[in-house]
Formats: sequence, C-alpha cells, structure tokens
Amino acid sequence: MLQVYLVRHGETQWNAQRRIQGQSDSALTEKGERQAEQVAERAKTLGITHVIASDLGRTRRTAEIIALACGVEVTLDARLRELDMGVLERRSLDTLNEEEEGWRRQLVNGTADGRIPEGESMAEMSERMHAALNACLDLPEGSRPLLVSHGMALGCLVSTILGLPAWAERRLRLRNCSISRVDHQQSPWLASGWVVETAGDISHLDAPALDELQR
Ligand SMILES: O=C(O)[C@H](O)COP(=O)(O)O
Repeated sequence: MLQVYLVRHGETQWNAQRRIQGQSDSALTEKGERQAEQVAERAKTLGITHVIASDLGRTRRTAEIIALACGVEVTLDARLRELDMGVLERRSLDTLNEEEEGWRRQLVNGTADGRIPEGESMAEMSERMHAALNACLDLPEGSRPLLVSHGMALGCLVSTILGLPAWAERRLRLRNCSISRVDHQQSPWLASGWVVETAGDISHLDAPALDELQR
C-alpha cells in the first residue's frame, strides 16, 4: 500500500504578518526554518524515498531541508502550488474592504465557483492537486514520497479525499510544517483508493505553529 506524506511549508514572513501569499512568495522566518528542521528530523524516521515540492520559494526551502535529512533529491511540481489568490495576493488580511473580504469568503464558505478576481477556483486547484498526488502511483514499487505544499492546497486535497466538495467550508486546519498522511489502498471492505491516515500532526514541533491565515 502506497503511503504519501503531506507537509505544509514552514512559517513565512507573510504568514506571520497575515499577508495573503497565494502564488506570490516570502521567505521562511527563523521559526519557519526551525519548524522545517524539526519536520525533517521526523521525516528521517519515515523511510522517505522522494521529496516532491511546489516550486514556490517557501516550499522549495522547506523541501531542501527535509530532503537533506532524508538523503534524497528534491523534485519540483508546480501542480502543488497554493491557490492563485488573484488580485488579493500580497495584500494584508487586515486591510481588505467588505467587497474584497466577500471574495475571500467565497473560497471558504461553500461557493462552488467562488474565486477571487484573476484568481483560481477551489475546484481548479483540487484537480491539479489530485493529479500531483496520483502521479505518485507511477513511482517504483516500495516508494514512500513526501509532498511539500501549502495550507489551502493541502486542506482542499485532504478534504476532497474525505468526500467533501473542493469548495466545502474548510474545517481542517493544517498548520506550518504539520504532517498529514494519505494511503492508496485496494480493499473490499473500506473505500478503495486514497484514504486519510493522519491530518495535521504537529507533535514533532516544539513551538505552536500558525494556521494558514492566522485565523
Ligand atoms: O495565500 C495564503 O496566504 C494561504 O492561504 C497560505 O498559504 P501558505 O500555506 O502557502 O502559507
């Protein structure tokens, strides 16, 4: 049975400042670097064979730290990127006007075709995240990949595996450097395909991690 580990990158400067990142980027904070070191220490115990990461800077940096600890190379996959947040990228959460806040709320309150102007819908992001996860099925027998991605992207992936629509209201918090695990199984009793084994484990971190939008 294929086990795939899912890790959200370490805390970034804009996470800490409550600035929307989307597919824009900011560097890991000192805390984020420490979180990455700690998740790498845990990853060393998991038998990881591949580290595959979103090509944004914050995920690449986190993946480099994990891959070094596991003795493997990093492979980049742009399908693992965070949701494209359109015109609200780089904006501080605390400066959104009512209309702008309404755009953002569409993404997390169950609006099927909700999107921020010039941004991506949750359904579009879900499709590319599942494509990236399913690509792990083509890895050699015995592989154990670890994917490094983002808060909303991973939240959408795990929620849709649980059977919620991509645009369902998010009630799953995936903090910086949390570890989730999904398994691909063929079973006559349980759901065949992807199942969620763990979601949002932060027991390897020594400091409280922030959620994706410091809510
Ligand atoms: O755009 C954002 O800020 C996100 O929702 C958080 O993204 P991140 O997981 O890449 O920090």
